[in-house]
Amino acid sequence: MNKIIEVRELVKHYGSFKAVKGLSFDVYEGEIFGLLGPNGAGKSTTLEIIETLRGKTSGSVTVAGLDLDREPNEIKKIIGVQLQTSGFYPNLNLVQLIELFAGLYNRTVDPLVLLDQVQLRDKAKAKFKELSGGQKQRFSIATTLINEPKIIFLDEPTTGLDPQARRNLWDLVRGIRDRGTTVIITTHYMDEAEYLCDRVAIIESGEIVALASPDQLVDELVATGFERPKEVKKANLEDVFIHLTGKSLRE
Ligand SMILES: Nc1ncnc2c1ncn2[C@@H]1O[C@H](COP(=O)(O)OP(=O)(O)OP(=O)(O)O)[C@@H](O)[C@H]1O
Repeated sequence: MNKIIEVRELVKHYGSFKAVKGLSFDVYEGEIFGLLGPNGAGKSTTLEIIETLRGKTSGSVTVAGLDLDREPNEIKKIIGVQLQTSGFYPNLNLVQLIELFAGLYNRTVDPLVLLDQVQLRDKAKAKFKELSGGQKQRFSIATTLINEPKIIFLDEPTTGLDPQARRNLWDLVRGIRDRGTTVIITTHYMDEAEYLCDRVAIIESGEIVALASPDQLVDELVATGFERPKEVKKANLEDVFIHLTGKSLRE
Protein backbone atom coordinates (compact mmCIF):
# COMPACT_ATOMS: atom_id res chain seq x y z
CA MET A 1 0.00 0.00 0.00
CA ASN A 2 1.22 3.47 -0.87
CA LYS A 3 1.73 6.00 1.87
CA ILE A 4 -0.08 9.23 1.04
CA ILE A 5 0.67 11.03 4.32
CA GLU A 6 3.78 10.61 6.44
CA VAL A 7 3.93 12.30 9.83
CA ARG A 8 7.19 12.05 11.76
CA GLU A 9 7.89 13.20 15.32
CA LEU A 10 5.27 15.93 15.05
CA VAL A 11 5.37 18.35 17.97
CA LYS A 12 3.12 21.32 18.71
CA HIS A 13 3.51 23.59 21.70
CA TYR A 14 1.09 26.38 22.56
CA GLY A 15 3.34 28.52 24.74
CA SER A 16 4.54 26.17 27.46
CA PHE A 17 1.70 23.70 26.85
CA LYS A 18 2.65 20.58 24.86
CA ALA A 19 -0.45 19.68 22.83
CA VAL A 20 1.22 17.23 20.42
CA LYS A 21 4.23 15.29 21.69
CA GLY A 22 6.05 13.61 18.84
CA LEU A 23 3.39 11.87 16.75
CA SER A 24 4.50 9.54 13.96
CA PHE A 25 2.09 7.76 11.65
CA ASP A 26 1.38 7.00 8.01
CA VAL A 27 -1.89 7.18 6.14
CA TYR A 28 -2.28 4.86 3.15
CA GLU A 29 -3.77 5.84 -0.14
CA GLY A 30 -7.45 4.94 -0.40
CA GLU A 31 -8.13 4.25 3.26
CA ILE A 32 -10.40 5.87 5.82
CA PHE A 33 -8.06 6.75 8.67
CA GLY A 34 -9.54 7.76 12.02
CA LEU A 35 -8.01 9.96 14.68
CA LEU A 36 -9.67 9.12 17.98
CA GLY A 37 -9.08 10.50 21.43
CA PRO A 38 -10.66 12.38 24.31
CA ASN A 39 -11.34 16.13 24.21
CA GLY A 40 -8.12 18.05 24.08
CA ALA A 41 -6.01 15.05 22.97
CA GLY A 42 -4.59 16.98 20.03
CA LYS A 43 -6.62 15.60 17.11
CA SER A 44 -7.72 18.90 15.58
CA THR A 45 -4.29 20.40 16.09
CA THR A 46 -2.73 17.47 14.23
CA LEU A 47 -5.27 17.66 11.41
CA GLU A 48 -4.88 21.40 11.02
CA ILE A 49 -1.11 21.11 10.81
CA ILE A 50 -1.40 18.51 8.02
CA GLU A 51 -3.99 20.73 6.32
CA THR A 52 -1.39 23.55 6.33
CA LEU A 53 -3.72 25.69 8.44
CA ARG A 54 -1.63 25.68 11.62
CA GLY A 55 2.10 25.93 12.19
CA LYS A 56 4.01 23.10 13.90
CA THR A 57 6.75 23.38 16.48
CA SER A 58 8.88 20.57 15.01
CA GLY A 59 8.75 17.32 13.10
CA SER A 60 8.00 16.63 9.46
CA VAL A 61 4.90 16.05 7.39
CA THR A 62 4.74 14.84 3.80
CA VAL A 63 1.50 14.78 1.81
CA ALA A 64 1.52 12.90 -1.51
CA GLY A 65 5.29 13.35 -1.61
CA LEU A 66 5.06 17.10 -0.96
CA ASP A 67 6.94 18.49 2.03
CA LEU A 68 4.74 20.61 4.28
CA ASP A 69 7.49 23.15 4.95
CA ARG A 70 8.52 23.62 1.34
CA GLU A 71 5.32 23.18 -0.67
CA PRO A 72 2.29 24.05 1.44
CA ASN A 73 0.49 25.63 -1.50
CA GLU A 74 0.87 22.48 -3.59
CA ILE A 75 -0.57 20.49 -0.68
CA LYS A 76 -3.57 22.85 -0.49
CA LYS A 77 -4.39 22.05 -4.11
CA ILE A 78 -4.75 18.31 -3.56
CA ILE A 79 -6.67 18.24 -0.30
CA GLY A 80 -10.27 18.97 0.62
CA VAL A 81 -10.96 20.41 4.04
CA GLN A 82 -14.40 20.41 5.60
CA LEU A 83 -15.29 23.86 6.89
CA GLN A 84 -17.20 24.22 10.11
CA THR A 85 -20.78 24.80 8.99
CA SER A 86 -20.58 28.31 10.44
CA GLY A 87 -18.11 29.12 7.65
CA PHE A 88 -20.75 29.31 4.89
CA TYR A 89 -22.52 32.50 3.88
CA PRO A 90 -26.03 31.80 5.20
CA ASN A 91 -27.88 33.78 2.53
CA LEU A 92 -26.35 32.22 -0.57
CA ASN A 93 -28.05 29.21 -2.09
CA LEU A 94 -26.21 25.93 -2.55
CA VAL A 95 -25.44 26.45 -6.22
CA GLN A 96 -24.07 29.93 -5.50
CA LEU A 97 -21.92 28.62 -2.66
CA ILE A 98 -20.45 25.87 -4.84
CA GLU A 99 -19.73 28.36 -7.60
CA LEU A 100 -18.04 30.62 -5.08
CA PHE A 101 -15.78 27.83 -3.84
CA ALA A 102 -15.10 26.60 -7.37
CA GLY A 103 -13.97 30.14 -8.21
CA LEU A 104 -11.58 30.13 -5.27
CA TYR A 105 -10.09 26.87 -6.56
CA ASN A 106 -10.10 28.15 -10.11
CA ARG A 107 -12.20 25.18 -11.17
CA THR A 108 -15.29 24.70 -13.25
CA VAL A 109 -17.75 22.28 -11.72
CA ASP A 110 -21.36 21.36 -12.33
CA PRO A 111 -23.00 22.19 -8.98
CA LEU A 112 -25.88 19.79 -9.63
CA VAL A 113 -23.55 16.83 -10.18
CA LEU A 114 -21.87 17.61 -6.88
CA LEU A 115 -25.19 18.05 -5.10
CA ASP A 116 -26.36 14.72 -6.51
CA GLN A 117 -23.43 12.99 -4.82
CA VAL A 118 -24.69 14.15 -1.43
CA GLN A 119 -28.42 13.82 -2.19
CA LEU A 120 -29.06 17.55 -2.17
CA ARG A 121 -30.06 18.26 -5.76
CA ASP A 122 -33.58 19.13 -4.66
CA LYS A 123 -32.11 21.78 -2.34
CA ALA A 124 -30.05 23.44 -5.07
CA LYS A 125 -31.89 26.73 -4.72
CA ALA A 126 -32.22 26.59 -0.93
CA LYS A 127 -30.14 28.94 1.19
CA PHE A 128 -27.55 27.36 3.42
CA LYS A 129 -29.34 28.63 6.53
CA GLU A 130 -32.49 26.78 5.45
CA LEU A 131 -30.84 23.34 5.61
CA SER A 132 -31.18 20.84 8.46
CA GLY A 133 -28.09 19.85 10.45
CA GLY A 134 -27.59 16.68 8.42
CA GLN A 135 -28.03 18.53 5.14
CA LYS A 136 -25.49 21.16 6.24
CA GLN A 137 -22.98 18.43 7.01
CA ARG A 138 -23.57 16.73 3.67
CA PHE A 139 -23.22 20.04 1.90
CA SER A 140 -19.97 20.81 3.68
CA ILE A 141 -18.65 17.40 2.57
CA ALA A 142 -19.70 18.20 -1.01
CA THR A 143 -17.60 21.36 -0.88
CA THR A 144 -14.52 19.31 0.06
CA LEU A 145 -14.86 17.50 -3.28
CA ILE A 146 -14.89 20.59 -5.53
CA ASN A 147 -11.19 20.44 -6.37
CA GLU A 148 -11.27 16.65 -6.89
CA PRO A 149 -8.87 16.17 -3.99
CA LYS A 150 -6.72 13.13 -3.33
CA ILE A 151 -7.44 13.41 0.40
CA ILE A 152 -10.32 14.88 2.38
CA PHE A 153 -10.28 15.82 6.05
CA LEU A 154 -13.46 15.51 8.09
CA ASP A 155 -13.44 16.83 11.67
CA GLU A 156 -16.32 15.29 13.65
CA PRO A 157 -18.67 15.23 10.66
CA THR A 158 -21.62 13.54 12.39
CA THR A 159 -21.76 15.42 15.66
CA GLY A 160 -25.36 16.35 16.44
CA LEU A 161 -26.95 14.25 13.70
CA ASP A 162 -29.83 11.81 14.20
CA PRO A 163 -29.15 8.07 13.69
CA GLN A 164 -30.57 8.08 10.17
CA ALA A 165 -28.49 11.06 9.10
CA ARG A 166 -25.35 9.53 10.65
CA ARG A 167 -25.81 6.29 8.72
CA ASN A 168 -26.48 8.21 5.56
CA LEU A 169 -23.28 10.16 6.07
CA TRP A 170 -21.31 6.96 6.69
CA ASP A 171 -22.49 5.64 3.34
CA LEU A 172 -21.51 8.92 1.73
CA VAL A 173 -18.01 8.79 3.22
CA ARG A 174 -17.53 5.15 2.21
CA GLY A 175 -18.66 6.03 -1.30
CA ILE A 176 -16.07 8.78 -1.49
CA ARG A 177 -13.38 6.34 -0.32
CA ASP A 178 -14.57 3.72 -2.80
CA ARG A 179 -14.10 6.22 -5.62
CA GLY A 180 -10.44 6.46 -4.63
CA THR A 181 -10.22 9.42 -2.24
CA THR A 182 -8.32 8.97 1.01
CA VAL A 183 -10.31 10.12 4.03
CA ILE A 184 -9.02 11.29 7.40
CA ILE A 185 -11.72 11.66 10.00
CA THR A 186 -11.97 12.54 13.67
CA THR A 187 -14.87 11.30 15.72
CA HIS A 188 -15.93 10.71 19.30
CA TYR A 189 -18.27 7.89 18.27
CA MET A 190 -16.64 4.50 18.53
CA ASP A 191 -19.43 2.78 16.57
CA GLU A 192 -18.74 5.22 13.77
CA ALA A 193 -15.00 4.54 13.86
CA GLU A 194 -15.62 0.80 13.92
CA TYR A 195 -17.96 0.96 10.94
CA LEU A 196 -16.07 3.46 8.84
CA CYS A 197 -12.37 3.37 9.53
CA ASP A 198 -9.90 0.99 7.93
CA ARG A 199 -7.40 1.97 10.62
CA VAL A 200 -7.49 4.25 13.64
CA ALA A 201 -4.92 6.00 15.77
CA ILE A 202 -5.94 6.57 19.36
CA ILE A 203 -4.38 9.72 20.76
CA GLU A 204 -4.12 10.50 24.45
CA SER A 205 -2.58 13.76 25.68
CA GLY A 206 -0.74 14.38 22.44
CA GLU A 207 0.65 10.84 22.06
CA ILE A 208 -0.45 7.83 20.03
CA VAL A 209 -1.36 4.99 22.37
CA ALA A 210 -2.62 2.56 19.69
CA LEU A 211 -2.70 2.33 15.91
CA ALA A 212 -4.30 -0.54 13.98
CA SER A 213 -7.58 -1.60 12.40
CA PRO A 214 -10.57 -1.46 14.77
CA ASP A 215 -10.84 -5.24 14.50
CA GLN A 216 -7.21 -5.78 15.50
CA LEU A 217 -7.50 -3.42 18.46
CA VAL A 218 -10.59 -5.23 19.73
CA ASP A 219 -8.86 -8.62 19.30
CA GLU A 220 -5.81 -7.37 21.18
CA LEU A 221 -7.97 -6.22 24.08
CA VAL A 222 -9.88 -9.52 24.16
CA ALA A 223 -6.54 -11.39 24.13
CA THR A 224 -5.63 -9.70 27.43
CA GLY A 225 -8.60 -11.44 29.02
CA PHE A 226 -10.84 -8.39 28.88
CA GLU A 227 -14.54 -9.11 28.90
CA ARG A 228 -17.46 -6.74 28.88
CA PRO A 229 -18.96 -6.64 32.35
CA LYS A 230 -22.51 -7.34 31.16
CA GLU A 231 -23.86 -9.85 28.72
CA VAL A 232 -24.64 -7.96 25.57
CA LYS A 233 -28.22 -8.14 24.32
CA LYS A 234 -28.89 -8.98 20.71
CA ALA A 235 -30.04 -5.42 20.09
CA ASN A 236 -29.53 -2.02 21.62
CA LEU A 237 -31.58 1.16 21.95
CA GLU A 238 -30.29 2.45 18.63
CA ASP A 239 -31.60 -0.72 16.95
CA VAL A 240 -34.98 -0.03 18.55
CA PHE A 241 -34.89 3.57 17.32
CA ILE A 242 -34.04 2.58 13.75
CA HIS A 243 -36.58 -0.27 13.84
CA LEU A 244 -39.32 2.14 14.88
CA THR A 245 -38.41 5.15 12.78
CA GLY A 246 -36.87 3.58 9.68
CA LYS A 247 -33.63 4.21 7.86
CA SER A 248 -34.69 6.98 5.54
CA LEU A 249 -33.51 10.53 6.01
CA ARG A 250 -35.93 12.90 7.77
CA GLU A 251 -35.02 16.32 6.56
N1 LIG B 1 -4.75 28.15 19.78
C1 LIG B 1 -4.51 27.50 20.90
N2 LIG B 1 -3.85 28.09 21.92
C2 LIG B 1 -3.60 27.43 23.07
N3 LIG B 1 -3.96 26.14 23.30
C3 LIG B 1 -4.62 25.52 22.33
C4 LIG B 1 -4.94 26.16 21.08
N4 LIG B 1 -5.60 25.27 20.31
C5 LIG B 1 -5.70 24.13 21.03
N5 LIG B 1 -5.11 24.28 22.24
C6 LIG B 1 -5.01 23.24 23.30
O1 LIG B 1 -4.35 22.12 22.75
C7 LIG B 1 -4.95 20.91 23.22
C8 LIG B 1 -5.37 20.07 22.03
O2 LIG B 1 -6.46 20.72 21.37
P1 LIG B 1 -7.16 20.08 20.11
O3 LIG B 1 -8.23 21.03 19.67
O4 LIG B 1 -6.14 19.70 19.12
O5 LIG B 1 -7.80 18.78 20.75
P2 LIG B 1 -8.85 17.75 20.14
O6 LIG B 1 -8.28 16.40 20.37
O7 LIG B 1 -9.18 18.11 18.75
O8 LIG B 1 -10.08 17.99 21.09
P3 LIG B 1 -11.67 17.91 20.84
O9 LIG B 1 -12.01 16.46 20.82
O10 LIG B 1 -12.20 18.58 22.06
O11 LIG B 1 -11.96 18.63 19.57
C9 LIG B 1 -6.10 21.33 24.13
O12 LIG B 1 -5.65 21.27 25.46
C10 LIG B 1 -6.38 22.76 23.73
O13 LIG B 1 -6.87 23.51 24.82
